[in-house]
Amino acid sequence: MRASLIQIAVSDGESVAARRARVADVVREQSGSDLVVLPELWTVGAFAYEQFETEAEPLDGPTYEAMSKAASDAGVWLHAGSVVERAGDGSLYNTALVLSPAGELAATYRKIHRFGFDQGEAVLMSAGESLTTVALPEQVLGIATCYDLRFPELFRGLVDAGATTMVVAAGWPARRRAHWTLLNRARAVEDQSYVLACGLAGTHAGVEQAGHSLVVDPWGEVLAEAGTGEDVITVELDPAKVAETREQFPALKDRRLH
Ligand SMILES: O=C(O)CCC(=O)C(=O)O
Repeated sequence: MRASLIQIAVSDGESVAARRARVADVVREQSGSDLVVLPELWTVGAFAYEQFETEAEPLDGPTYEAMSKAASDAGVWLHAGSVVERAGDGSLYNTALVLSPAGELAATYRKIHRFGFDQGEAVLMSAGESLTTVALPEQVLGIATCYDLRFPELFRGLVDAGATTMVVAAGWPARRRAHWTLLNRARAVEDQSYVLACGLAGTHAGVEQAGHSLVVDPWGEVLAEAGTGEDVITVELDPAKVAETREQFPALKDRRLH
């Protein structure tokens, strides 16, 4: 099972339409993979708050259209990162889209933990309320977005829902890069799951992004890690390794507080 993470550099100078077309081409180049993952809000930029209103789109909007075509052209499962979703009642959500190799919308996930305390996303977006898992042929994806990474109970909920591979799409700032790496490894170890963590690169809206997307195995080993610029990392996952790890070191069975 081959997975590719596309770490996208977002700059203020590139239009959303140009970036969408460029990223669609990079997705098409990953036709040898089974699963491709993109970062959080790579269209508009995770910190480009002033553009959230103008770039908001419905679930079947331009990003879905471009990514649906790219997924079916490449014949891959595509976690297309997240978009600023405009819901039917006009409210905004930070919503991740997962597309099947036929280009169909297989799942959506509205980010539950909004970042910014009393500013930015935390006031501009509404909060999602439900967990999302996606059953692929050999594994179950558990979906999380950026700041969710700081809330281990969300990941435990995904484990309880059957997840074996956590996918974290992010736009994580460079100044907290140490937390990014540490928390992704912690989630892999404590949930005995693969973690595919795909972030943004570059600087937009004055916020330098951490890059360093990574893939962690269920024992906590980092299998691949990107640098700070735009990058693609590709790894072979062994879905059987999750069950093996959970059997050989059955800590999840010792949970008391749930
Ligand atoms: O928790 C953090 O340090 C970063 C979170 C974040 O940037 C986000 O959720 O957009």
